Amino acid sequence: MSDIVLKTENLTKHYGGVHALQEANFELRKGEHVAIMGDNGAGKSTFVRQITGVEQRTDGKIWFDGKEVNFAGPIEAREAGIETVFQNLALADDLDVPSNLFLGREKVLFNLGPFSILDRKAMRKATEAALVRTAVKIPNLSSTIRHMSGGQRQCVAIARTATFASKLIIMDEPTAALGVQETAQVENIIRTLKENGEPLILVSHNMRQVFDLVDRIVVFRRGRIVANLRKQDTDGNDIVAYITGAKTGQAELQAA
Ligand SMILES: Nc1ncnc2c1ncn2[C@@H]1O[C@H](COP(=O)(O)OP(=O)(O)OP(=O)(O)O)[C@@H](O)[C@H]1O
Repeated sequence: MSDIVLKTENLTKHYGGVHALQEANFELRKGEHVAIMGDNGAGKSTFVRQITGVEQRTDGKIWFDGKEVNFAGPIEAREAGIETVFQNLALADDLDVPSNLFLGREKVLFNLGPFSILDRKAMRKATEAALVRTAVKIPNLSSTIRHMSGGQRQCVAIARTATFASKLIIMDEPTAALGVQETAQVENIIRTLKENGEPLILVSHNMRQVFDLVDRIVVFRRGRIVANLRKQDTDGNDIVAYITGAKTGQAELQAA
């Protein structure tokens, strides 16, 4: 049990009559990179929203870092060490890179009533360290996010997840909107996270990317986990068969 970072037991979410997530049993171990795959509407993002505290589950249990958790909101999940990179990035367009990395967690030198003087030097130093740690290359830290490409913005978002010693990084389709080169850059960061032993959940539709980057693939279909396979025990055709329902998994068979 001790090397398990995240575990869910019968995790379930209903939106009225929509059974978006049904009794999902999932485990992630230390240093492991796991992909979540599935067709549109299969329940992948719903799963992520339950474990990151964005929504409250209908049923089931979640353990994180050795404790059972009931996050009241995403800030509690983040404080516990879960960092999430969503498709729609929460970056501030008019701020530079260090300010974005420290958004909401600025290092303060002085508090003068309602005003605070930020420790820009410390923030810049920590930013440089985070970029080295994640192998992210940003040519000019002082440029505002507005002037960056989609790939650079995504890299800043990912560097942010690695700045605060997160215990788990979740990326929900991090390259969906990126070009070839930008995708390659984000994938390099993911490889660096793997080398650093940082566990990751990667939601992706990209089969090549998944087989390149992760150790294990979990397939969702109609709200249920229908496959949980080590990369070396499967291939693209097999995964597609689970995604489309041509092949049925244990969870689905049990439910039938
Ligand atoms: N807030 C909501 N209210 C009602 N139904 C919802 C809500 N959010 C998701 N759903 C439904 O739950 C199901 C699972 O949706 P979810 O977004 O988790 O799928 P997904 O696998 O992430 O799909 P995609 O790859 O398209 O992002 C879908 O049928 C979706 O329409």
